[in-house]
Amino acid sequence: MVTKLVFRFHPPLFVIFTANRILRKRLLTKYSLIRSSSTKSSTINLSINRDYCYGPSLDKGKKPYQFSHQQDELSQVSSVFIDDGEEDTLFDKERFSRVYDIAAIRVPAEDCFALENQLRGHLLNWPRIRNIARVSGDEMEDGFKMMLGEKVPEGDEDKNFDALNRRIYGKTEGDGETLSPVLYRDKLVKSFNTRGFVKFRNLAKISRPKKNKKMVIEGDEFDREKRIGKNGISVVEVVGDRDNDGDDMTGLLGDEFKGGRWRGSTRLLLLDEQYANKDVRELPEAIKVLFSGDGKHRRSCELVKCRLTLFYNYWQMNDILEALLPNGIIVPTAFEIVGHIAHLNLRDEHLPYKNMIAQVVLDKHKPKIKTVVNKIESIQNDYRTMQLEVLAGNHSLATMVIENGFRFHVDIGKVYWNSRLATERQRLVNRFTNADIVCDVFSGVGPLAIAAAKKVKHVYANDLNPSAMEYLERNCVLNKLERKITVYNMDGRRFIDAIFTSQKTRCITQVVMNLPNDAAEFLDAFRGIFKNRPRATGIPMPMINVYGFSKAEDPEFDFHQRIRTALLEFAIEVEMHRVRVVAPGKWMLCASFVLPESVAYANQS
Ligand SMILES: C[S@@+](CC[C@H](N)C(=O)[O-])C[C@H]1O[C@@H](n2cnc3c(N)ncnc32)[C@H](O)[C@@H]1O
Repeated sequence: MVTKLVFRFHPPLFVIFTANRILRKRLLTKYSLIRSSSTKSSTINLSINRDYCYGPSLDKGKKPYQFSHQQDELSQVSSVFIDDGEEDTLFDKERFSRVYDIAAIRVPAEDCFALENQLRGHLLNWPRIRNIARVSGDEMEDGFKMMLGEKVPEGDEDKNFDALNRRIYGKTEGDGETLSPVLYRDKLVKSFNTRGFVKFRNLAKISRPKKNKKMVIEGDEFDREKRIGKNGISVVEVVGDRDNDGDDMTGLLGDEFKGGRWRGSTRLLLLDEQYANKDVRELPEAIKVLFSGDGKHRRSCELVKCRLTLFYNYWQMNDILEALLPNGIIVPTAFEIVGHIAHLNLRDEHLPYKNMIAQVVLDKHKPKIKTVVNKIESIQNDYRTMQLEVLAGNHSLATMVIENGFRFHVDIGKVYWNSRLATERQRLVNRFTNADIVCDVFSGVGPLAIAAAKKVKHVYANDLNPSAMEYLERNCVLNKLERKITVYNMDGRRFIDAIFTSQKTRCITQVVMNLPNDAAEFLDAFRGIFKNRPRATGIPMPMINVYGFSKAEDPEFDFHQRIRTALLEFAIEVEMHRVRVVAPGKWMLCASFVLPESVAYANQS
């Protein structure tokens, strides 16, 4: 019997191509299995119903604004952008706003946490959305609440306001004579201080102009600021609120659930999305009890309809890129971070959308990331620097990196830097002792040399790239290690010869050679380095730590062969360590071995 799996999507769920999307849908979707008996072969229809997708998604919810242009499909946005360097022209961020209808219970602020515990399991459980929301304009000072009183007998509501008016203005409507200007000013002095109202701080806030915020009052821009709110992630509004929309929630709750309005600060407890638009009778007992006759919270809880709007800032980088990139293009998710710079390695298929991708990376990693770059070509030059193109943010490629507690200034346009080697550098430093004298032949800006200098007696660091040397000198000072590092700027082979033959330098015990493409070929420089010294002096042989790449089936064997060939010595005991895979089937290795005496004292180079 053949078993066939058929996915059937209910409209309007559209077909999703990328691996990411399929995976996400799988996680979020409930499957219903229907076994079809009509055919000979047994067919299982996996029916995916969009209504069951839990959690926020760009496919769910309503768009709050109607766009004037017809290219409304998010996947088409990419083809209409104009890159003039302004971030907002790349794509319209408003297109990522989504509105969701949800139900909430409006509760007295002081009961909110107790009720949150009580309703656990029935509250909204969406990532980055708090299930307690404040009701704008519903905050009340304690003093004010006391004056109003909690329970107002029917028909007496105005009495409390009269009392309040008398306290503030000395009189209320129909109280006879107005106060004399002197008395009135005296009253004001008691009610105000230099910052505004003494008793009603919120009123004072409203009447005072905002301190540092630029007031954008023209048209749409003002509206947007107001809408998006402080965090720019989400906003909750009560719809059909009693103040705007009639007297009570009878329609929603039914007559038996009619309750009095709480006088004081309130909070919204957002209910799980499945309870949106439900009548109170359809809610679980744990919620219903709040509105029933004997409930402790009777008359102080209200069921309200809410609109939860999620903005561009809410969505994760993947959500946005999935929506922006055409179907079938894999969403780029990984990039390297060097200080404030995000370093992308985009595939050819991404290049038409590179600015848009970079903008999303920048937006989603602010403020840590300030610049987004893409590698233009693979590393080919001697200094191992990369050709980079700045795609978004500021154009500075000089940054500061913190690695294993040390600080490094680097300009990734001028010098080599690879954060992925941090663990390997630490591994090597852990093998050094405080008696070691280290020689770093290809030191770059000094990530290993500086970390080693903290531990060992002295470090001799060298690099061919003059910019790398400049940065290394700076970094020595930055880490207060300038007295323990001597810096050289010469070719590696000449440096090995100079450092081992000089009478001034100390006796080297550890050599590091991190130039994986070519370092093994520099090993011949060690042949005969001690040939002018008598063997009897008993100089300890240095430990050589050399890096290399290998694509061979047995990378260790392959690299060992290269080392033997370069040293012209076949009896070398080498300890191999696989550092990382740098490309499919290509390993970076570190070989550590004690330089054989036969090589160091050889007569011929
Ligand atoms: C792979 S990088 C390693 C830098 C450093 N060890 C690190 O981990 O960041 C290799 C370095 O070797 C330097 N280099 C390349 N050819 C060289 C040569 N012939 N002599 C000395 N240094 C060289 C490059 O400028 C580069 O900084």
